[in-house]
Amino acid sequence: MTLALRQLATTAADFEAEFQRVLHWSAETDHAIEQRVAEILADVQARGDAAVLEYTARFDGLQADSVAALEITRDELKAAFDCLPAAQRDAIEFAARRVRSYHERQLQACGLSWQYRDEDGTLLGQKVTPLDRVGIYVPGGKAAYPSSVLMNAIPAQVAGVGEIVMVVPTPKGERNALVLAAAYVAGVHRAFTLGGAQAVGALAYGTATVPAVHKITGPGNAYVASAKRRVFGTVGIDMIAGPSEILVLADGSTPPDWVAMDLFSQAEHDELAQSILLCPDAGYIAQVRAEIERLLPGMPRQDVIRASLEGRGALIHTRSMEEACDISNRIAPEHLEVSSRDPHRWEPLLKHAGAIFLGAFTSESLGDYCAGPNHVLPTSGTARFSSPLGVYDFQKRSSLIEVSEAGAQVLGKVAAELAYGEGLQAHAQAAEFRLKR
Ligand SMILES: NC(=O)c1ccc[n+]([C@@H]2O[C@H](COP(=O)([O-])OP(=O)(O)OC[C@H]3O[C@@H](n4cnc5c(N)ncnc54)[C@H](O)[C@@H]3O)[C@@H](O)[C@H]2O)c1
Ligand SMILES: N[C@H](CO)Cc1c[nH]c[nH+]1
Ligand SMILES: [Zn+2]
Repeated sequence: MTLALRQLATTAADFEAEFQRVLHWSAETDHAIEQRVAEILADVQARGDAAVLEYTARFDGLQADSVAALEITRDELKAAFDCLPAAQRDAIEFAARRVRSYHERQLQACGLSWQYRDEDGTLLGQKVTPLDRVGIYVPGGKAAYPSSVLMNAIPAQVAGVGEIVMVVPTPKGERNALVLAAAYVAGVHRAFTLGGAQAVGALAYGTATVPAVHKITGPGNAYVASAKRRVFGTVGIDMIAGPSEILVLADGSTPPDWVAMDLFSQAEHDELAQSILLCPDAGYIAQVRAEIERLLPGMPRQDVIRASLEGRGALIHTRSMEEACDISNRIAPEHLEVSSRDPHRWEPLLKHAGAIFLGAFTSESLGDYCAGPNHVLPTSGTARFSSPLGVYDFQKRSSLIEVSEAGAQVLGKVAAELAYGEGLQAHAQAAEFRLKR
């Protein structure tokens, strides 16, 4: 069966309209989901553990007498790790080491306190402190994601978070050994087999058994996304991560089957995932298309890949690589592969993307697992204004000010002047009382 994969050319008269159709898919608010999530959250807030147990039985098919019975102990996490085949243990530890080392550098580069003294000896600075307790949501409804455990828990651990509480749904009670093992390696303190809006509600409001956290991070389906949006304010959240996206910007020098498989790699996540190729070489686009047709029937998740490519994918023939960079900036994809012989020529032109993968050997999937940078990234064009999950998401900043006596003379006059201008006499006099008379 041929694939109804959109092919667009930027020279075509109707390009802009077609392009908008590709772009302007949005996660339309599904009112049924919104309503259900609002009800679940209100119920969890009101009835705590009892509500959490009922929803876990209803949506995950997991019956338990108490929420305490859904907690996985550190000993169980360790046992899961110890029982893994050596190759899987080594892979988790290798990935964890690289993710940790990347985030440790991030901490050094932008996560430390700093201060200085001005010419009057006044001390000014920023004090960075880790969050006391965070909740990490690890998706588990349709597939298990041990890599997402590492990507959430390790930056939290590197930031120095006091307590990391993981929730992961286990449909019908089936626990994934790799998820548990990753939680052990990544230093998760407490773990519960809970998912969906009820897990988000339990973390946000706290129950008799699940501790209330200060921030919830991690990806999830529409129920999780809606719940995170609703509890924002009561707790912090990292972002609302939508379906996965990949945009490959190709100059035609990478083997076309590599590019075809990279497009599949994100399409296989979800029917709503988006895979786009931008290339100035029409002949190369035809080769990639042929590889897509050839490889698709051999893919276990070919139905999902097909739905994603047909619904949201596109192969776009641009006039030049420069134009491809412009279009990529408009899309602001979650993952951007610069599949070029000369990636550093194009990188300076690329402004908006969650993660930029340079060169033919940098398959996006390496970033999903073990390159080191975080795989929780802004989607749906939000890379225009937001960043990957990082150590900074698990920290907060306080300003530090220590005014010297000399500084109080200078600042006091200015502050009083401005305070009288605002009609705030107490502010003005608090500054003036410290002036030498
Ligand atoms: N951006 C990333 O880094 C990243 C990483 C991994 C996964 N993901 C994405 O996360 C998502 C995971 O989704 P998932 O469904 O597999 O797992 P999930 O854990 O997000 O959702 C499962 C939960 O959804 C709830 N739910 C399901 N049907 C419901 C219903 N009818 N009513 C109320 N609640 C219901 C249940 O409580 C269940 O526990 C996928 O879209 C995947 O692509 C993203
Ligand atoms: N590509 C996903 C983020 O968009 C992350 C992931 C986990 N496992 C495989 N991939
Ligand atoms: Zn992926």
